[in-house]
Amino acid sequence: MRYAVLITGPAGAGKSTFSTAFATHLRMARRSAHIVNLDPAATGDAFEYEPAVDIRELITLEDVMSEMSMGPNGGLIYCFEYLLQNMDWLEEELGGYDEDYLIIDCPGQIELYTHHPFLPTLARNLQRMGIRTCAVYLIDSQFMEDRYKFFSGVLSAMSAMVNLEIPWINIMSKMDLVSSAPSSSDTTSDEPRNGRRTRRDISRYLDPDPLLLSSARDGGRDSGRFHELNRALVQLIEDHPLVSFLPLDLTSTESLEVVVSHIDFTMQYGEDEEPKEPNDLDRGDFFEEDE
Ligand SMILES: Nc1nc2c(ncn2[C@@H]2O[C@H](COP(=O)(O)OP(=O)(O)OP(=O)(O)O)[C@@H](O)[C@H]2O)c(=O)[nH]1
Ligand SMILES: [Mg+2]
Repeated sequence: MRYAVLITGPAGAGKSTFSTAFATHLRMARRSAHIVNLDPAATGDAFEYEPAVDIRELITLEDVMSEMSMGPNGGLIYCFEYLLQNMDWLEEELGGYDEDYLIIDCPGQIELYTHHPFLPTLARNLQRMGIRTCAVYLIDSQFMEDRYKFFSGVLSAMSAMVNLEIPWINIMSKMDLVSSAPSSSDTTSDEPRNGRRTRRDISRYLDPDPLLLSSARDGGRDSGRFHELNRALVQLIEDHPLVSFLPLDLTSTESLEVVVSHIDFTMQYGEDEEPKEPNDLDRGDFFEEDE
């Protein structure tokens, strides 16, 4: 069985950094992991590991921009459309990896997640190749600083999610940048005190509490039609309680382990391995030499 994890999310969310840490973690656990780079604009030394498969061998943004005289954004869209038309290239490249975990580092163009058929088409193709696939969507913990920014992150995660027919995990990345102060003055206030957030504040974001939005008073912004819009968003998020975030702090092995085990569970990793006969288990290793 082959497994693939699509690492998605907006620009700069930490996708490539997480992909590398994830691959290192799996390798340390003696599991075979390979990075697949699907960012045609990635710079040469973006990866600690040589990606096993690299879209830049098929097409690079630089070439598209110079040969098709396109700007960077149109050029990127052109690259993805080119990839979608050349799925046999990807299939061939992935052909050699059996029994492996493929970590697919996706580019950060938000268009790809909101209204371009890139991700759903890619996911369908991976499944057709018999690869068990799931996706993670990273948003930067700095989004928690401003609830409007945060809810726009929640909505972009939701809009990416509704178009995909594969299991999905949302991750709040860069949690090392958030200081949590488990202070005794844990109140209902949502505002960071002295720039520090309490654990309670953080959990309201990881498991989005739509009341954060409806209770927001932000000068003149929170009036009239804006208020109506907020109410509609609160309703939407309440109706879709699936949008919650798993915190990821790469400075903590334990945090990374929790995230990896969620991904394993979501993909039912290892469930197809030969079930052990009760006999084998009973005999353990002691009798191996007699056989
Ligand atoms: N403090 C902290 N910084 C991080 C973490 N992960 C990534 N960064 C930084 O955030 C920036 C962006 O990280 P990348 O991994 O390149 O993000 P990306 O999502 O791959 O970015 P694009 O591919 O450009 O969309 C870099 O400067 C990283 O060093 C993290 O867990 N903690
Ligand atoms: Mg990247």
